[in-house]
Amino acid sequence: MKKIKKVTLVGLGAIGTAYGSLLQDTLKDSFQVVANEERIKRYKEKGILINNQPYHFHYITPETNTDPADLVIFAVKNAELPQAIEDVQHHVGPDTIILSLLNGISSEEEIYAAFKNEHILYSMSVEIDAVRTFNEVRFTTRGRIVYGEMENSLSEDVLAVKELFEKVGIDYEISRNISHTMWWKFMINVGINQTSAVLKAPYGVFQSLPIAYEWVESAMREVVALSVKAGTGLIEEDVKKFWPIINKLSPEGKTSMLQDVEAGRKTEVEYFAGKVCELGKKYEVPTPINEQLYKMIRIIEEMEKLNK
Ligand SMILES: NC(=O)C1=CN([C@@H]2O[C@H](COP(=O)(O)OP(=O)(O)OC[C@H]3O[C@@H](n4cnc5c(N)ncnc54)[C@H](OP(=O)(O)O)[C@@H]3O)[C@@H](O)[C@H]2O)C=CC1
Ligand SMILES: CC(C)(CO)C(=O)C(=O)O
Repeated sequence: MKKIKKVTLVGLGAIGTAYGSLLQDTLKDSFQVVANEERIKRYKEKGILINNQPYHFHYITPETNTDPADLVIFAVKNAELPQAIEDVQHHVGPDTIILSLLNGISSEEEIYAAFKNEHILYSMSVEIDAVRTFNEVRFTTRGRIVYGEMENSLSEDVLAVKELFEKVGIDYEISRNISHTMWWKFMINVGINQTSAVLKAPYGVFQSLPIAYEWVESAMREVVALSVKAGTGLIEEDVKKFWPIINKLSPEGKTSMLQDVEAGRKTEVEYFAGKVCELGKKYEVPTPINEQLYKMIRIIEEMEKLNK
């Protein structure tokens, strides 16, 4: 059976540190974090605090030659993916398993187009409430990583990742219908990430104000309508299943998109509302709520540039 001994991570932000810290605790130097000189200097000088605990990782620059890893994990933002792909070239071999924890429904295809590697599993991180402020990351729950093969098989790669996750203590779920699960997560991000970014609202606002949560659901329903056309199986009950999840998150917790807006960073709107509007045109499905969300978030991004 395939065994994962050597793991590489690219992207030491909210998601990367949440899982990277567990990998580091068990794998020690067999766990490497790819980062350029400037980032490594910053990480070493300022340190990385995860729930108040300082962490030191084994950093490696993109130029450093090394044997391929058994597993490469991507945890960058969507717009950062092309550079991250270039930066992990030395770490991806023909047998390397790849997990992309990025939100959205396009990163796995982008990675496949670059590496033509047949070991890319579809994956995502769910029910995590990690918040990053500069070099500090805090979370009350790491949630879990849901992953699987497109043809839903319990392949050797799926089992090797399962064994690793059990060894290092990462909660996981193997999806037996990963295209449905990917779209379900996409629907959630389209709903909560975008409305929270526009309203500047942490989860507590949606937990206590029905009018705010209704807006989330109406944006999500446009994804359900697209899913019917795309054949990925979302139904109205999938919308309802998000309520118990959001209710469990810390009221102070913030979506990754709200964190981007507050930090003045570019958001992932192109991969959420942008994608919804693109698919809406393709399938001739009206997407008025996402069209407005797209405009509002793009304006917020442009206003940020004016302030710089
Ligand atoms: N935060 C959350 O709760 C959740 C986020 N997600 C998804 O996970 C993905 C990652 O999000 P999140 O962790 O919040 O993002 P962050 O912005 O917190 O982290 C991304 C990190 O990647 C680093 N990075 C970018 N490019 C490179 C590169 N080429 N080499 C090395 N490091 C790089 C950035 O470094 P630097 O800061 O130096 O640029 C940053 O530390 C996104 O797609 C997001 O939607 C999914 C579930 C929940
Ligand atoms: C589901 C949610 C909102 C939190 O895990 C997320 O994926 C994000 O913040 O990007």
